[in-house]
Amino acid sequence: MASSSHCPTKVLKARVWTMSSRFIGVPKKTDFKLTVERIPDLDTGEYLAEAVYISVDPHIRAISDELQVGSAMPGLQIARVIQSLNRKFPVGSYVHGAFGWRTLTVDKGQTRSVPTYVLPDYLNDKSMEVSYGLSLLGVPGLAAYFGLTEVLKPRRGETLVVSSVAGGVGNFAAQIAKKILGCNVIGITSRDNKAKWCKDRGGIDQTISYMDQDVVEQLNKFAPEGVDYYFDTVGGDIANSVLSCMNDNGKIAQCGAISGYCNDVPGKIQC
Ligand SMILES: NC(=O)C1=CN([C@@H]2O[C@H](COP(=O)(O)OP(=O)(O)OC[C@H]3O[C@@H](n4cnc5c(N)ncnc54)[C@H](OP(=O)(O)O)[C@@H]3O)[C@@H](O)[C@H]2O)C=CC1
Ligand SMILES: CCCCCC(=O)/C=C/[C@@H]1[C@@H](C/C=C\CCCC(=O)O)[C@@H](O)C[C@H]1O
Repeated sequence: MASSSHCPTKVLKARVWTMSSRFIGVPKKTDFKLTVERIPDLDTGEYLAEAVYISVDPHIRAISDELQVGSAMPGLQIARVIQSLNRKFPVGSYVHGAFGWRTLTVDKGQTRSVPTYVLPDYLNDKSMEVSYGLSLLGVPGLAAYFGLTEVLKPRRGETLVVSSVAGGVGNFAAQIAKKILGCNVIGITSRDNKAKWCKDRGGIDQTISYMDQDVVEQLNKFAPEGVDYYFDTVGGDIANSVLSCMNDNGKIAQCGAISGYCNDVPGKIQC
Protein backbone atom coordinates (compact mmCIF):
# COMPACT_ATOMS: atom_id res chain seq x y z
CA MET A 1 0.00 0.00 0.00
CA ALA A 2 1.38 3.46 -0.95
CA SER A 3 1.75 6.08 1.79
CA SER A 4 -1.40 8.17 2.08
CA SER A 5 -2.95 11.09 3.89
CA HIS A 6 -6.28 9.84 2.55
CA CYS A 7 -9.26 10.81 4.75
CA PRO A 8 -12.41 8.96 3.62
CA THR A 9 -14.89 10.87 5.80
CA LYS A 10 -14.24 14.44 4.64
CA VAL A 11 -16.43 15.56 1.70
CA LEU A 12 -14.36 17.39 -0.91
CA LYS A 13 -15.77 19.38 -3.79
CA ALA A 14 -14.11 20.45 -7.03
CA ARG A 15 -14.93 23.65 -8.85
CA VAL A 16 -15.20 22.88 -12.56
CA TRP A 17 -15.50 25.40 -15.40
CA THR A 18 -17.77 24.17 -18.19
CA MET A 19 -18.61 25.48 -21.66
CA SER A 20 -22.20 26.69 -21.17
CA SER A 21 -22.75 27.84 -24.76
CA ARG A 22 -20.95 27.33 -28.04
CA PHE A 23 -18.40 30.06 -28.78
CA ILE A 24 -19.14 32.59 -31.49
CA GLY A 25 -16.02 34.56 -32.37
CA VAL A 26 -13.92 35.40 -29.32
CA PRO A 27 -15.25 33.47 -26.27
CA LYS A 28 -17.18 35.59 -23.75
CA LYS A 29 -17.36 35.26 -19.99
CA THR A 30 -21.02 34.24 -20.33
CA ASP A 31 -20.00 31.20 -22.42
CA PHE A 32 -18.61 29.60 -19.26
CA LYS A 33 -20.29 28.29 -16.12
CA LEU A 34 -18.66 27.41 -12.82
CA THR A 35 -20.06 24.15 -11.41
CA VAL A 36 -19.34 22.10 -8.31
CA GLU A 37 -18.60 18.37 -8.32
CA ARG A 38 -18.33 16.04 -5.34
CA ILE A 39 -15.01 14.20 -5.11
CA PRO A 40 -15.49 10.48 -4.34
CA ASP A 41 -13.26 8.53 -1.93
CA LEU A 42 -10.16 7.18 -3.60
CA ASP A 43 -9.97 3.65 -4.97
CA THR A 44 -6.76 1.64 -5.07
CA GLY A 45 -4.32 3.13 -7.61
CA GLU A 46 -5.93 6.57 -7.52
CA TYR A 47 -4.62 9.87 -6.24
CA LEU A 48 -6.19 13.29 -5.70
CA ALA A 49 -4.45 16.37 -7.11
CA GLU A 50 -5.16 20.05 -6.53
CA ALA A 51 -4.59 22.50 -9.41
CA VAL A 52 -1.67 24.89 -8.98
CA TYR A 53 -1.51 26.21 -12.56
CA ILE A 54 -4.02 25.76 -15.41
CA SER A 55 -2.90 26.53 -18.96
CA VAL A 56 -5.58 28.28 -21.02
CA ASP A 57 -4.41 27.54 -24.57
CA PRO A 58 -5.46 29.00 -27.95
CA HIS A 59 -5.70 25.41 -29.20
CA ILE A 60 -8.83 24.92 -27.05
CA ARG A 61 -10.72 27.52 -29.11
CA ALA A 62 -9.57 25.77 -32.30
CA ILE A 63 -11.02 22.43 -31.19
CA SER A 64 -14.06 23.84 -29.35
CA ASP A 65 -16.51 22.64 -32.04
CA GLU A 66 -15.69 19.12 -30.86
CA LEU A 67 -16.67 19.87 -27.24
CA GLN A 68 -20.19 19.17 -25.97
CA VAL A 69 -22.06 22.12 -24.49
CA GLY A 70 -22.05 21.60 -20.72
CA SER A 71 -18.81 19.63 -20.71
CA ALA A 72 -15.76 20.61 -18.66
CA MET A 73 -13.20 22.81 -20.40
CA PRO A 74 -10.11 20.80 -21.41
CA GLY A 75 -6.60 21.97 -20.63
CA LEU A 76 -3.25 21.12 -19.12
CA GLN A 77 -2.46 21.57 -15.43
CA ILE A 78 0.31 21.38 -12.93
CA ALA A 79 -1.39 19.94 -9.84
CA ARG A 80 -0.10 19.00 -6.40
CA VAL A 81 -0.91 15.54 -5.06
CA ILE A 82 -2.82 15.90 -1.78
CA GLN A 83 -4.01 12.28 -1.25
CA SER A 84 -2.61 9.13 -2.79
CA LEU A 85 -3.19 5.42 -3.11
CA ASN A 86 -0.66 5.21 -5.93
CA ARG A 87 3.08 4.85 -5.22
CA LYS A 88 4.04 6.59 -8.48
CA PHE A 89 2.21 9.76 -7.44
CA PRO A 90 3.20 10.45 -3.82
CA VAL A 91 1.61 13.16 -1.68
CA GLY A 92 3.44 16.47 -2.21
CA SER A 93 4.60 15.72 -5.77
CA TYR A 94 3.67 17.95 -8.71
CA VAL A 95 1.89 16.33 -11.65
CA HIS A 96 1.56 17.45 -15.28
CA GLY A 97 -1.80 16.29 -16.60
CA ALA A 98 -4.64 17.08 -19.01
CA PHE A 99 -7.10 17.52 -16.14
CA GLY A 100 -9.02 20.49 -17.59
CA TRP A 101 -10.24 23.64 -15.88
CA ARG A 102 -10.96 22.21 -12.44
CA THR A 103 -9.59 22.63 -8.95
CA LEU A 104 -9.47 18.96 -7.85
CA THR A 105 -8.91 15.83 -9.94
CA VAL A 106 -9.01 12.13 -9.12
CA ASP A 107 -6.62 10.35 -11.45
CA LYS A 108 -4.84 7.01 -11.94
CA GLY A 109 -1.84 8.33 -13.85
CA GLN A 110 -3.18 7.14 -17.19
CA THR A 111 -2.37 8.95 -20.45
CA ARG A 112 -5.18 11.32 -21.35
CA SER A 113 -4.73 13.59 -24.41
CA VAL A 114 -1.08 13.86 -23.30
CA PRO A 115 0.93 11.69 -20.88
CA THR A 116 0.41 12.28 -17.14
CA TYR A 117 3.70 12.46 -15.20
CA VAL A 118 5.32 13.69 -12.00
CA LEU A 119 7.55 16.70 -12.68
CA PRO A 120 11.22 15.69 -12.59
CA ASP A 121 13.46 16.88 -9.78
CA TYR A 122 14.43 20.21 -11.40
CA LEU A 123 12.45 21.77 -8.57
CA ASN A 124 15.51 21.17 -6.34
CA ASP A 125 17.15 23.97 -8.33
CA LYS A 126 16.04 27.20 -6.63
CA SER A 127 16.16 29.14 -9.90
CA MET A 128 13.44 26.91 -11.35
CA GLU A 129 9.70 27.33 -10.80
CA VAL A 130 6.83 24.87 -10.81
CA SER A 131 5.12 26.81 -13.61
CA TYR A 132 8.00 25.99 -15.99
CA GLY A 133 6.46 22.53 -16.25
CA LEU A 134 3.67 24.09 -18.32
CA SER A 135 5.84 26.56 -20.21
CA LEU A 136 9.50 26.12 -21.20
CA LEU A 137 9.68 22.54 -19.88
CA GLY A 138 6.14 21.72 -21.04
CA VAL A 139 4.41 21.50 -24.41
CA PRO A 140 5.13 25.12 -25.52
CA GLY A 141 8.89 24.67 -24.93
CA LEU A 142 8.90 21.25 -26.60
CA ALA A 143 6.98 22.56 -29.62
CA ALA A 144 9.49 25.39 -30.01
CA TYR A 145 12.57 23.21 -29.45
CA PHE A 146 11.61 20.35 -31.76
CA GLY A 147 10.09 22.65 -34.39
CA LEU A 148 13.51 24.26 -34.65
CA THR A 149 15.90 21.37 -34.13
CA GLU A 150 13.96 18.57 -35.90
CA VAL A 151 11.93 20.44 -38.53
CA LEU A 152 13.73 23.64 -39.52
CA LYS A 153 17.32 22.84 -38.47
CA PRO A 154 18.62 26.37 -39.16
CA ARG A 155 22.35 27.09 -39.22
CA ARG A 156 24.25 29.83 -37.41
CA GLY A 157 23.86 33.22 -39.11
CA GLU A 158 20.84 32.23 -41.21
CA THR A 159 17.69 34.39 -41.06
CA LEU A 160 14.64 33.03 -39.26
CA VAL A 161 11.27 34.74 -38.78
CA VAL A 162 9.03 33.86 -35.82
CA SER A 163 5.38 34.95 -35.59
CA SER A 164 3.45 35.56 -32.31
CA VAL A 165 6.94 36.17 -30.94
CA ALA A 166 5.66 37.58 -27.66
CA GLY A 167 3.49 34.47 -27.03
CA GLY A 168 4.50 31.31 -25.18
CA VAL A 169 5.66 29.17 -28.11
CA GLY A 170 6.97 32.01 -30.29
CA ASN A 171 9.03 33.58 -27.53
CA PHE A 172 10.73 30.25 -26.73
CA ALA A 173 11.34 29.54 -30.43
CA ALA A 174 12.91 32.97 -30.94
CA GLN A 175 15.14 32.72 -27.88
CA ILE A 176 16.32 29.18 -28.69
CA ALA A 177 17.02 30.25 -32.29
CA LYS A 178 18.97 33.30 -31.14
CA LYS A 179 20.76 32.17 -28.00
CA ILE A 180 21.45 28.50 -28.76
CA LEU A 181 21.40 28.18 -32.55
CA GLY A 182 22.89 31.62 -33.34
CA CYS A 183 20.37 32.66 -36.00
CA ASN A 184 19.50 36.15 -37.13
CA VAL A 185 15.99 36.31 -35.63
CA ILE A 186 13.15 38.59 -36.73
CA GLY A 187 10.04 38.42 -34.55
CA ILE A 188 6.52 39.54 -35.46
CA THR A 189 4.07 40.76 -32.82
CA SER A 190 1.11 43.13 -32.63
CA ARG A 191 2.41 46.15 -30.76
CA ASP A 192 5.56 48.09 -29.91
CA ASN A 193 5.49 47.35 -26.18
CA LYS A 194 5.57 43.61 -26.87
CA ALA A 195 8.26 44.09 -29.51
CA LYS A 196 10.39 46.03 -27.03
CA TRP A 197 10.07 43.24 -24.45
CA CYS A 198 11.20 40.64 -27.02
CA LYS A 199 14.25 42.69 -27.92
CA ASP A 200 15.21 43.83 -24.43
CA ARG A 201 14.47 40.63 -22.52
CA GLY A 202 14.59 38.00 -25.26
CA GLY A 203 17.59 39.33 -27.16
CA ILE A 204 15.77 39.09 -30.52
CA ASP A 205 17.61 40.93 -33.33
CA GLN A 206 14.67 42.72 -34.98
CA THR A 207 10.94 42.98 -34.41
CA ILE A 208 7.97 43.98 -36.52
CA SER A 209 4.73 45.34 -35.00
CA TYR A 210 2.11 44.18 -37.49
CA MET A 211 -0.58 46.54 -36.17
CA ASP A 212 1.55 49.60 -36.90
CA GLN A 213 3.96 48.50 -39.62
CA ASP A 214 3.89 46.92 -43.06
CA VAL A 215 5.27 43.41 -42.58
CA VAL A 216 6.69 42.98 -46.10
CA GLU A 217 8.33 46.41 -46.04
CA GLN A 218 9.99 45.68 -42.70
CA LEU A 219 11.10 42.20 -43.77
CA ASN A 220 12.72 43.64 -46.87
CA LYS A 221 14.56 46.08 -44.61
CA PHE A 222 15.71 43.55 -42.00
CA ALA A 223 16.31 40.64 -44.41
CA PRO A 224 17.37 42.20 -47.71
CA GLU A 225 18.77 38.84 -48.84
CA GLY A 226 15.50 37.05 -48.02
CA VAL A 227 14.13 34.85 -45.27
CA ASP A 228 15.57 31.33 -44.87
CA TYR A 229 13.21 29.89 -42.25
CA TYR A 230 9.77 30.70 -40.88
CA PHE A 231 8.45 29.36 -37.56
CA ASP A 232 4.74 30.06 -38.01
CA THR A 233 2.04 29.95 -35.36
CA VAL A 234 -0.46 32.43 -36.83
CA GLY A 235 -1.18 31.60 -40.51
CA GLY A 236 -3.42 34.01 -42.49
CA ASP A 237 -2.23 37.41 -43.75
CA ILE A 238 0.99 37.48 -41.71
CA ALA A 239 2.05 34.08 -43.04
CA ASN A 240 1.28 35.21 -46.60
CA SER A 241 3.48 38.28 -46.11
CA VAL A 242 6.40 36.21 -44.79
CA LEU A 243 5.97 33.66 -47.58
CA SER A 244 6.39 36.41 -50.16
CA CYS A 245 9.84 37.17 -48.69
CA MET A 246 11.13 33.57 -48.45
CA ASN A 247 14.22 32.45 -50.31
CA ASP A 248 14.10 29.50 -52.72
CA ASN A 249 14.32 26.25 -50.71
CA GLY A 250 13.46 28.12 -47.53
CA LYS A 251 11.76 26.04 -44.84
CA ILE A 252 8.57 26.63 -42.84
CA ALA A 253 7.47 24.97 -39.59
CA GLN A 254 3.67 25.26 -39.35
CA CYS A 255 3.10 25.03 -35.59
CA GLY A 256 -0.32 26.69 -35.37
CA ALA A 257 -2.64 29.16 -37.12
CA ILE A 258 -4.12 31.31 -34.36
CA SER A 259 -5.40 34.03 -36.70
CA GLY A 260 -8.17 31.64 -37.79
CA TYR A 261 -9.18 30.04 -34.48
CA CYS A 262 -12.06 32.44 -33.75
CA ASN A 263 -13.49 32.47 -37.30
CA ASP A 264 -16.79 30.63 -37.37
CA VAL A 265 -16.70 29.57 -40.99
CA PRO A 266 -16.09 26.14 -42.50
CA GLY A 267 -12.38 25.48 -43.04
CA LYS A 268 -11.67 28.29 -40.62
CA ILE A 269 -7.99 27.65 -40.07
CA GLN A 270 -6.04 29.17 -42.93
CA CYS A 271 -2.38 28.15 -42.91
N1 LIG B 1 0.68 26.18 -26.17
C1 LIG B 1 1.13 25.10 -26.79
O1 LIG B 1 1.55 24.13 -26.14
C2 LIG B 1 1.22 25.07 -28.27
C3 LIG B 1 0.74 26.11 -29.05
N2 LIG B 1 0.84 26.03 -30.42
C4 LIG B 1 0.32 27.09 -31.27
O2 LIG B 1 1.12 28.25 -31.10
C5 LIG B 1 0.31 29.42 -31.26
C6 LIG B 1 0.43 30.31 -30.07
O3 LIG B 1 0.14 29.56 -28.91
P1 LIG B 1 0.73 29.99 -27.51
O4 LIG B 1 2.09 30.51 -27.68
O5 LIG B 1 0.48 28.89 -26.57
O6 LIG B 1 -0.28 31.17 -27.16
P2 LIG B 1 -0.13 32.51 -26.31
O7 LIG B 1 -1.47 32.74 -25.75
O8 LIG B 1 1.04 32.50 -25.43
O9 LIG B 1 0.16 33.59 -27.44
C7 LIG B 1 -0.79 33.86 -28.40
C8 LIG B 1 -0.44 35.13 -29.18
O10 LIG B 1 -0.91 35.00 -30.50
C9 LIG B 1 -1.08 36.28 -31.07
N3 LIG B 1 -2.34 36.38 -31.81
C10 LIG B 1 -3.58 36.25 -31.32
N4 LIG B 1 -4.48 36.45 -32.30
C11 LIG B 1 -3.77 36.70 -33.41
C12 LIG B 1 -4.14 37.00 -34.76
N5 LIG B 1 -5.42 37.06 -35.14
N6 LIG B 1 -3.15 37.22 -35.66
C13 LIG B 1 -1.87 37.15 -35.28
N7 LIG B 1 -1.44 36.89 -34.02
C14 LIG B 1 -2.40 36.66 -33.10
C15 LIG B 1 -1.10 37.27 -29.89
O11 LIG B 1 0.13 37.99 -29.90
P3 LIG B 1 0.23 39.41 -30.66
O12 LIG B 1 -0.33 40.44 -29.73
O13 LIG B 1 1.67 39.55 -30.92
O14 LIG B 1 -0.59 39.29 -31.94
C16 LIG B 1 -1.13 36.37 -28.66
O15 LIG B 1 -0.50 36.91 -27.55
C17 LIG B 1 -1.11 28.92 -31.54
O16 LIG B 1 -1.29 28.85 -32.92
C18 LIG B 1 -1.10 27.53 -30.94
O17 LIG B 1 -2.04 26.70 -31.53
C19 LIG B 1 1.45 24.97 -31.00
C20 LIG B 1 1.94 23.94 -30.29
C21 LIG B 1 1.86 23.89 -28.86
C1 LIG C 1 -5.79 22.97 -34.52
C2 LIG C 1 -4.55 23.75 -34.56
C3 LIG C 1 -3.36 23.01 -34.02
C4 LIG C 1 -2.58 23.88 -33.10
C5 LIG C 1 -1.57 23.13 -32.35
C6 LIG C 1 -1.67 23.41 -30.90
O1 LIG C 1 -1.85 24.51 -30.47
C7 LIG C 1 -1.52 22.28 -30.05
C8 LIG C 1 -1.44 22.42 -28.74
C9 LIG C 1 -1.47 21.23 -27.86
C10 LIG C 1 -1.60 21.60 -26.45
C11 LIG C 1 -3.00 21.97 -26.20
C12 LIG C 1 -3.23 22.35 -24.82
C13 LIG C 1 -4.33 21.99 -24.17
C14 LIG C 1 -5.33 21.07 -24.66
C15 LIG C 1 -5.58 20.01 -23.63
C16 LIG C 1 -6.58 19.07 -24.14
C17 LIG C 1 -7.14 18.17 -23.06
O2 LIG C 1 -7.53 17.08 -23.42
O3 LIG C 1 -7.21 18.54 -21.88
C18 LIG C 1 -1.20 20.35 -25.72
O4 LIG C 1 -2.27 19.55 -25.42
C19 LIG C 1 -0.36 19.59 -26.65
C20 LIG C 1 -0.28 20.35 -27.95
O5 LIG C 1 -0.34 19.50 -29.00
